[in-house]
Amino acid sequence: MIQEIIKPLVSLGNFTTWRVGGPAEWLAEPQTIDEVKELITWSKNNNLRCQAIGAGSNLLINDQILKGITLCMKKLQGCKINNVSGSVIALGGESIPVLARRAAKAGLHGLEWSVGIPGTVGGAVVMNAGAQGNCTADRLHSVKVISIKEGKEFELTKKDLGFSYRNSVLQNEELIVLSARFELEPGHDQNELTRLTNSNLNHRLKTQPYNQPSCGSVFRNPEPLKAGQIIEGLGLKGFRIGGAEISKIHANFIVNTHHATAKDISKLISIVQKKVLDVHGFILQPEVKKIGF
Ligand SMILES: Cc1cc2nc3c(=O)[nH]c(=O)nc-3n(C[C@H](O)[C@H](O)[C@H](O)COP(=O)(O)OP(=O)(O)OC[C@H]3O[C@@H](n4cnc5c(N)ncnc54)[C@H](O)[C@@H]3O)c2cc1C
Ligand SMILES: NC(=O)C1=CN([C@@H]2O[C@H](COP(=O)(O)OP(=O)(O)OC[C@H]3O[C@@H](n4cnc5c(N)ncnc54)[C@H](OP(=O)(O)O)[C@@H]3O)[C@@H](O)[C@H]2O)C=CC1
Ligand SMILES: C=C(O[C@H]1[C@H](O)[C@@H](CO)O[C@H](OP(=O)(O)OP(=O)(O)OC[C@H]2O[C@@H](n3ccc(=O)[nH]c3=O)[C@H](O)[C@@H]2O)[C@@H]1NC(C)=O)C(=O)O
Repeated sequence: MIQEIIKPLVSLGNFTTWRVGGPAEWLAEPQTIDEVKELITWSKNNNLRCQAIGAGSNLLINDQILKGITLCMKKLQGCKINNVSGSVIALGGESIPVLARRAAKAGLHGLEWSVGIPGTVGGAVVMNAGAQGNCTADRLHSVKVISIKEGKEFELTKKDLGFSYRNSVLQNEELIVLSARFELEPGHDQNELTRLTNSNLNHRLKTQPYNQPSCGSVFRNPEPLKAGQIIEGLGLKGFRIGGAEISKIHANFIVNTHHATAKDISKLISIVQKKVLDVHGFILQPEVKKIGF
């Protein structure tokens, strides 16, 4: 019975890395593709909005009740790795760092950059997550998705996904990523790949506030400029609203120092945007996705 995994009024603060968010009217954590399908049918039958989240590592969820049913995809886990061809098929909720480490152990090169990104495969595809000059699209072959409106499953290839910097067409579609296929490079030395993943992570630990709740970079970089550099230049490091603070380590991170609310974070985002507009004449575009506003 699908009803058994549908829970009322679950705090979404426990489902985001910012530790912020009000209760979901309904929340479910599907573990299989069949459960995802049944949940979509349930939401349609009950005339409820249905939306998917991954590990909540790029989300600002409002403090009020989030209407409808939220599907947290983190438990839809599993992957098949072909050491010889380099083909990797992972379910949408598989953790990106876990997948990257598994691929490295199988001697497959191509995901070492992603080990510090605390998201899921689905979230990485939707966001086209990236680091150190790489991005998810680079090694992606195709995804299997299901439409929330019709409950229909189909495949989209990389060229259908309209990838650009931290962007894909999936950000504007009512589709859930069920799985993704990556084509990695086989035959690499696994010790060297593991050394690279660890060195990438160590670099992050030095440059980003990893031990405080955050959503990573709040704003996209207005290339060729860097949002962190601009915000630091305005003297905003350490500036706070309520429990939300512009990180003293990296100015493009907002950290939750003490019971921050979505309202605190939203206000801080607006203040930064206004100061940047006043001084530099352009609006910094948020990377973080807002839900329930
Ligand atoms: C400490 C830290 C470091 C970070 N470093 C980086 C970095 O270096 N590079 C980078 O790009 N990002 C980084 N991020 C941001 C974040 O981890 C990425 O954007 C990540 O890809 C989000 O994945 P997620 O599963 O958490 O998605 P969520 O934040 O849960 O969701 C993001 C968007 O994807 C949608 N979504 C999620 N899963 C699915 C699915 N299965 N089907 C359909 N839609 C879905 C959601 O609705 C939402 O619109 C960092 C975050 C933190 C906290
Ligand atoms: N600032 C923030 O808001 C947040 C930051 N983070 C950071 O993001 C990064 C990714 O987090 P997360 O998604 O939890 O994934 P992690 O990379 O921490 O863990 C994923 C998997 O990798 C294994 N692992 C971790 N480090 C090593 C290592 N040195 N050698 C071998 N295996 C290892 C873990 O094993 P095991 O379980 O045995 O440790 C786990 O199975 C982490 O650095 C984490 O600290 C995460 C969440 C929020
Ligand atoms: C964390 C994220 O991704 C990160 C990704 O991890 C890193 C590493 O590749 O590169 C991007 O950050 P970034 O451009 O801020 O990279 P960094 O190398 O930290 O900084 C760029 C430049 O800005 C300067 N900088 C940074 C922070 C700061 O407070 N002050 C400052 O002057 C740095 O000295 C450096 O010269 C991604 N951010 C964006 C918006 O593209 C994310 O998207 O959530």
